[in-house]
Amino acid sequence: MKVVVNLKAYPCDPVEVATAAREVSDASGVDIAVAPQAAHLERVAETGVETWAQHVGPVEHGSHTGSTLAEAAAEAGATGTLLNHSERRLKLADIDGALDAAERADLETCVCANNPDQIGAVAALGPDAVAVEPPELIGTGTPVSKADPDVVTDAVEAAEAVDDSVAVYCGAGISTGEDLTSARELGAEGVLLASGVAKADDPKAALEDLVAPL
Ligand SMILES: O=C[C@H](O)COP(=O)(O)O
Repeated sequence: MKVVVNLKAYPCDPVEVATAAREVSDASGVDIAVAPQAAHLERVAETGVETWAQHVGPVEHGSHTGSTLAEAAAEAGATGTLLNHSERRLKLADIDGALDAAERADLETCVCANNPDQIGAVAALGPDAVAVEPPELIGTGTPVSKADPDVVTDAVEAAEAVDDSVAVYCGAGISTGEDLTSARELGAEGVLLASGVAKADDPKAALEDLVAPL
C-alpha cells in the first residue's frame, strides 16, 4: 500500500511531518510520500522523505505568473504530484496538459476524482494512479472505506475497465490502520490522507498507527 500525506495549507510543521514520515517509512517498509505547500518542497525533500507536489500546472517555461511549473517542483526535490485534487479542480484538457508537464519533469502522477465515473475518465489519460475521494467526506474523519465502500470498489472497477495498469487509491476521512486495511480489502492500492496526520498532536504516532496492520 502507498500512503500519500497531503499537508494542504494546514498550519503544521512540514519538516516535522516529513521527518516522521521518513522514519515510519524506513521502520515499516511502507511507501509514504508527503505533499507539502510548493514553497516547502525543498525543505521537505531534504528530510529524505518521498516528496510530492500538491499540484503542477499544464504549462511549460514561459509567461505563466503564479503557476507551479513541473520542472521547478522536480528541481526542488519532488518526485511525484497530485493533480485535480477536490480543492484544486482542473478542466479535463488541463489535467491532460498537467500530466504532459509531469511526464516531462519525470514526476509520478496521481489524479484525483470525486466518483467512479470521473475515475474512468481520468484513468483514460494515462496517469500512474488515480484517487477517488467523495468531497463530502474530506476532512470529516469518517473514512470513505466505511461510509461508502461501493465508491472504492466501483472506482477500482472503472479504472480497470479503462487501463488496468493505473493504480487506484482512495481518500477522505482515512486516519487509522483499520481504515487503511479496509481500503486495501476493497481493492485500493494506496490511500490519500491529510487531516489525520497534518492535524494530529503527534504526527509520528498517527503515522505509526496507520501502518501498524501492514
Ligand atoms: O488529500 C487528502 C484528502 O483530501 C483527504 O483529506 P482528509 O484525510 O483530511 O479527509
